[in-house]
Amino acid sequence: MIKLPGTVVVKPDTEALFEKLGADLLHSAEVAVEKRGVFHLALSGGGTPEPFYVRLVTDPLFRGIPWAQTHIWIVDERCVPEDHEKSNIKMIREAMTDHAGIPASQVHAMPVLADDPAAEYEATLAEAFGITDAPSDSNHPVLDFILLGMGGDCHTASLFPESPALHSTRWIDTNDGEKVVPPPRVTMTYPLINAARHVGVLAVGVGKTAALQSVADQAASGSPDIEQIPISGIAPKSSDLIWYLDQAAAG
Ligand SMILES: O=C(O)[C@H](O)[C@@H](O)[C@H](O)[C@H](O)COP(=O)(O)O
Repeated sequence: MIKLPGTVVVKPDTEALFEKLGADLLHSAEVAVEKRGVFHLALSGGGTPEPFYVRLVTDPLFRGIPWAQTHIWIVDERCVPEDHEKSNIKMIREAMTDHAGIPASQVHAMPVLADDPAAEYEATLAEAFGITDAPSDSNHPVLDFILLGMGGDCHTASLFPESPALHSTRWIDTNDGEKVVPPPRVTMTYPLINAARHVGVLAVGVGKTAALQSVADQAASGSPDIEQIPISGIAPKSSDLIWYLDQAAAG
C-alpha cells in the first residue's frame, strides 16, 4: 500500500470507491446537521469527481444526505463565465446541485468575474459563518467536508507549483503565474482548507500513480516542499487527510 501523509483508502474500482467516499460524506453531513444544523461542503472541479457528484444525487444509498441543510462551496474556479465549459460551478450544478433540492441561496458560486473575487467570497464565507471581524490567519470558517482532487503536477485546488497563492494567509485568493494553467484562478488556500473538519483527496486512474508516488517519496524524505508538491501542504488540523484512491491510481 502506498504510504501517504494521512489515511489511505484504496478500492478496486470507482464504483466501490465512490460508495465509500459517499458514505463518509453522508456521515459527516449527519453529524454536522445533528450538532450545528448545517453542513458546509466544498467541492472541486475537474473530470474525476463529476461521476461521483452524479452518484450522490442518484444512488438511493445517499438519499439521507440533508441537502436542505447543506451549503455548497467551491474549492477553486477558473476566471470564466458560469456558462463556460471549464466552469466548475457549471459542472457541479449540472451534475448535482440542480437535482439535489438545495436552496439556490446555499449554492455559493465563486464571483470570479467581480472586481475583487477573493474579497467577495471571503465576505460570503464570513457571513455564512457569523464571523464579523476581518479575515485573519487565526480565525477561519470551519467547513465540514472539503473534497479535493490532484493534478499530475501535484497541484490541488488551484494551488499550483511555484505559484503565489501557495503563500497566502487569506481564506480565498487569486492565483496566476506561469505555472498556473490558464486562465487565472480563484482558490481556497491552505489556511482555509486545513481548518476544515474533514478533507478528502479523490484520485483515480493510472495517470495519478506517479504524482501520488511523488507525494509519498517527499513525505518519506521528511522535507515537505510545497513549491514542487503543493498537495503536501494539505494537513488538516482536526483530522487525518483521507486519500480516496482506486487500485489503478494506488499502483
Ligand atoms: O478546478 C479544477 O480542475 C480542480 O479543482 C483541480 O484542482 C482538479 O482537482 C485537479 O486538476 C484534478 O483534476 P482531475 O480530477 O480532472 O484529474
